[in-house]
Amino acid sequence: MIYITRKASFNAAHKLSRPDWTEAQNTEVYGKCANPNWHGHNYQLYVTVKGEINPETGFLVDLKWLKDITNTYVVDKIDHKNLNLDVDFMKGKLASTENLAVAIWDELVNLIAESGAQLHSIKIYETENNFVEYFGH
Ligand SMILES: Nc1nc2c(c(=O)[nH]1)N=C([C@H](O)[C@H](O)COP(=O)(O)OP(=O)(O)OP(=O)(O)O)CN2
Ligand SMILES: [Zn+2]
Repeated sequence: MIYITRKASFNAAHKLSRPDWTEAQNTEVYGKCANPNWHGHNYQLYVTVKGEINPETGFLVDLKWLKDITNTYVVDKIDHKNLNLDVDFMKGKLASTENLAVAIWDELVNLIAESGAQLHSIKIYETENNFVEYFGH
């Protein structure tokens, strides 16, 4: 079993706020992150795939292919976007890093399985000090 990772970066705006709560409730739970004025992060995304090396190619999967699907199905949809408003796969979800990691997993898992490899983890740094890792359901 071998693991390879594609790193990608994106910039996105969000706020942590439930539409069914009052502003006061949101502020109590989410603090400054519930501020109605949007704020943004320079996110770092790590998509890790696992499987066996193809003895003919020497590849687990082609990293160019991993870059292309990560960009097409994730980065192009969220870079310079508002996670609360603009992103189809985040609709109806609180824009936390946890929910974003699960949503990105759901975007990629079947595509990667079709290649014969398996998605191992989605890791997202929201800030330099805060990151989330998701290993599937
Ligand atoms: N469990 C979670 N908690 C928080 C999330 C989250 O996605 N999941 N997100 C946030 C906010 O988005 C916030 O913008 C994070 O900022 P902050 O806590 O200020 O993080 P920093 O790394 O910038 O703070 P330092 O104090 O400099 O470490 C909050 N919580
Ligand atoms: Zn934030």
